[in-house]
Amino acid sequence: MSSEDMVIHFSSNSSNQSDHSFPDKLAKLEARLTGKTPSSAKPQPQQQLSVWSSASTSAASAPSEASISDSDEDENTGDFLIRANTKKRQKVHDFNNNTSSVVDHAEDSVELKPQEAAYDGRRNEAETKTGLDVSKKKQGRGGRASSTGRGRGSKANIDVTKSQCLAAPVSAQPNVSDQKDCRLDGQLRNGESSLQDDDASSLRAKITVLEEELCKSRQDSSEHQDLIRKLENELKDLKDQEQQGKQKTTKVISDLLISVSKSERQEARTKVRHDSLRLGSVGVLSSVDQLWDYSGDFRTGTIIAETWEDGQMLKDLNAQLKQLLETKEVIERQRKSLKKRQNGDKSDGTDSESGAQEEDIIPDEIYKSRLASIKREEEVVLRERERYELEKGQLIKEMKRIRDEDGSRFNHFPVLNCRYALLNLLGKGGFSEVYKAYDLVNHRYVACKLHGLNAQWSEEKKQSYIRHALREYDIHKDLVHHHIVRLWDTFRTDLDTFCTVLEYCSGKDLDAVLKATPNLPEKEARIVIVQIVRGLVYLNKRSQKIIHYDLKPGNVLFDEFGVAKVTDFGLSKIVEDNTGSQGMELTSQGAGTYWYLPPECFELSKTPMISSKVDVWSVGVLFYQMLFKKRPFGHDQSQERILREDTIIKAKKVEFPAKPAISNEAKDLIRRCLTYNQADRPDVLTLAQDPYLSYCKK
Ligand SMILES: Nc1ncnc2c1ncn2[C@@H]1O[C@H](COP(=O)(O)OP(=O)(O)OP(=O)(O)O)[C@@H](O)[C@H]1O
Repeated sequence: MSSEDMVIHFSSNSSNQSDHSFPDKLAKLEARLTGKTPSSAKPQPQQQLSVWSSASTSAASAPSEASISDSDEDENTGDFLIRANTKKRQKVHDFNNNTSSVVDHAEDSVELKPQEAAYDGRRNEAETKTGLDVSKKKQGRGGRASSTGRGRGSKANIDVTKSQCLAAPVSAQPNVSDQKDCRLDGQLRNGESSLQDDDASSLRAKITVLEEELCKSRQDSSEHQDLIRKLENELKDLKDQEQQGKQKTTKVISDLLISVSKSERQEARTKVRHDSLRLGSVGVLSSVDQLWDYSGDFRTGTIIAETWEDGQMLKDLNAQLKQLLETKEVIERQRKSLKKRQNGDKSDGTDSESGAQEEDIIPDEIYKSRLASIKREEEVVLRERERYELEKGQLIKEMKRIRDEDGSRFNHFPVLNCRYALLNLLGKGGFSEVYKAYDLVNHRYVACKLHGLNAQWSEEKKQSYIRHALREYDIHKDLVHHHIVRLWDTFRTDLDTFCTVLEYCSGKDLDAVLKATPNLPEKEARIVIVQIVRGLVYLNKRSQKIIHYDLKPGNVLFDEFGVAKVTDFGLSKIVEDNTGSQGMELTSQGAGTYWYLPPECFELSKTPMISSKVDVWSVGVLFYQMLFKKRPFGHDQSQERILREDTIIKAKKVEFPAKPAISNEAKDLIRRCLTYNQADRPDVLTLAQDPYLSYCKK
């Protein structure tokens, strides 16, 4: 047995009977050497046993050369021991020389981890001896702590042995004591070696298990990878399908919308043709009107001023009127001659008083009754003529819209910004075209306002327009209120055009309502004003207050439920925080629609100071116009004439027509709004407190 074998043996046998008596053996050896009786036959203290108590039982059960020698030792003499050890003398000698390194190695092995190369040669042998199955290997793993503990215990023992071996003189014929020491040393090494073998096999088992686990994990992982790849592919397919589905849905929706819009276009044109026959048609269109533009310059706008050819309806109505007039004249003539005749008869004195009276009265009553009936018929025809004028106005507007639509470069149903499917033109303003559109992302109708820059404009003018539009967008985009049209989006379509996307208001604007209605009943006008004032209150309660500055019927829209909403913030002013009670300076004097602006906006001697009171004046004009179907100041005047004749500067007092009759509260509200002196006029928040605008029950 080599010294290493001895160490292994020592370690592996540490749990069997002979190992438990190892201190005994030491005692016996000492006794033999000193000639005393050994006292080690007694049971050993528990503490000493505990050092080995965790050793592997499998190793203990393996037969070994050393264990035979040990079991013999109890009964035999020292001669046997000497004999037995003589066989290994040379190795012991070598061992003595190498003790230090071997023990060091053992220390390393136990303290750190087994150096596999050193154990390789013994691995198979140990496996054969121990016959470990997998479960035992697993136990070995579990016994790691005890193994380590054992290693520490071994180290302590080895240290002792090492010092003993080193202290012994090395000679060719070692004495008995030397042999004993070396045998002891060998046993220790044997035990240690056995311990290391045990650790090694346990570690190998552990490695095998880990390798198996690793292999399984790798297999699992590759299965998972496959699954992930499969799922990723499925997800991609689904996404592709979804995308294709979306594209198909979008296409179907677009196609439907386009076909509906096309038939609407066709219907509109048919109706115009049909109405034209009845109402009349437009001849040459040529009208030039001068307006202030946003940069403060005059611009020429094409306002419809057409040569109108009357349709059949007006001709019929006029013929009816003529007929009625002629009939009326005939009857009046008849009546006159009757009177003449009656007066002549009276002067003759031929008729009896009572008979003459009846004969005179009845024909006259017939004529009078006929004349009254003609008057009623006349009134009906005149009302018809009035209706005709309204229809004619609508027809002209529709004709203009169709003409603008036909001339628009956006009339071929383009999808803007990959999202907004343009449908039909709603109308054309001074600088923009407004299309009804469908938002293919949020699936709702919107109004797309396309601001086109005129290619003929100078670069400076283009920049000024863009600045103006961006300013409007900046103001409008943050406004979220029930009575303010929402601005959803803005983008550029090409170099010369950009688009603002607005909440779609399917109802008419107030301008169209007023044109289509003779005048609004006070109740209806009042609720419209209440809504506008609510929108204005919102603008004045924000941290950044806003003056709308362009309130007019065309900028009040109605949604499908008839809710009134204020729009167009193109001329709006942001009231700076440091603005005093005097108001802010009006820097864009001249802009706006003059019928609706207060006197301070026309101040020429100094820079006008304005506030939310501008909008209060406009509210007064709007209310008046809704009730009386005309504006209070300069109704029949053009913008230019209002300016030239100082119409608004002279608008000191508002007059009310006798008809239709309206309440005094309504008149008072209008008077307050149209207070000439700005300082005396209520601001928006004060106006909102007016009892007339409140629906609270008292
Ligand atoms: N959000 C909207 N929803 C429905 N229709 C709208 C919307 N905005 C504008 N319109 C309609 O589009 C038409 C043109 O509007 P726009 O504001 O450009 O005209 P305008 O106010 O007459 O012109 P300008 O901007 O030069 O004052 C009008 O008939 C208006 O009623």
